[in-house]
Amino acid sequence: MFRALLARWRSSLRLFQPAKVHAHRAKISVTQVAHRYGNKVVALQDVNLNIRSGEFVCLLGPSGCGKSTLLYALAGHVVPTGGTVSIDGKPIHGPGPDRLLMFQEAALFPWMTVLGNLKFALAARGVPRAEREPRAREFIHRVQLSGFEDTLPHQLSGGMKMRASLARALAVDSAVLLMDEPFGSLDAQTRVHMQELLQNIWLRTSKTVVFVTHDVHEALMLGTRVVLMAPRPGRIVKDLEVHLPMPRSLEERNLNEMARYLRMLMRRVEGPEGALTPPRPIPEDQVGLRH
Ligand SMILES: Nc1ncnc2c1ncn2[C@@H]1O[C@H](COP(=O)(O)OP(=O)(O)OP(=O)(O)O)[C@@H](O)[C@H]1O
Repeated sequence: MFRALLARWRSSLRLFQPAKVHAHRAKISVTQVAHRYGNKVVALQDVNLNIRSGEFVCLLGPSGCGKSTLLYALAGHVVPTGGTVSIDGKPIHGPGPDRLLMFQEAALFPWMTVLGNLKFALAARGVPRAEREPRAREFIHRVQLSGFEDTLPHQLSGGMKMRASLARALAVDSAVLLMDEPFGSLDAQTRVHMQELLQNIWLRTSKTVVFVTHDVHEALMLGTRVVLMAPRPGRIVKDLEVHLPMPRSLEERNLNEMARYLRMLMRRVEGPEGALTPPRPIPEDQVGLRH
């Protein structure tokens, strides 16, 4: 019984591979990044991460492990107190049009219609006037909001607002999309629908996406890579490529086995022992298989 269980664990882990991305080919390169807030909290320590163009990387981890701080450092909204973040080999010193940050709140202008919100974002990005409306309408269509172009945000449901926000993020066409738990406030059904929508669009556009979540299933449904972080200090403890075909299903056995593995790692890093150990990666063969 134990042997059979062990064999199943091992075969499911084969679908997980430690990520190997060379810095010189990376779209995003994070080198020795550290961040200490004014209150002395060490939000990030010794963070190294290279992300290839077109990858969908999920930053996963318990509350307070520095996921958002790392995402904001990629966006240029947080200037790390140590280390470097580079895009296409060039160190960044602030926000730029090559990156777009999307939050949990839809953050639409309440006095503008859905179409107006998109056109405004396109204007702010310097898109010529004649191109704004057709492009805005195309992306409203892609997120299945056709018919709601002239609707004000307060007349939309939470899921619809988030779809409008996603349409706006995609329409401005930044090479890198940075998403901070964008579906965290949605009900379970709407959340799954949004995940499918995002994945469909990502499969067509091959944007580089960095997506923060503390939901293991969400990370596995979406990510080509899952980067697990631990708190106190915030650091990366695992970096795994997920070799499962897309679209994925929550019913898939392999996905559920991986979810169990990741949940077990999460429990370890959340626990007092994991939280107190110095930053070091957890060796693949010492994690998961003993339980
Ligand atoms: N502006 C700030 N000033 C001081 N400390 C901060 C600030 N923002 C975050 N922190 C602290 O830095 C650490 C990392 O926070 P961060 O928000 O990056 O984690 P997180 O993994 O995104 O958490 P969550 O999942 O709860 O959003 C936490 O201990 C948090 O309290």
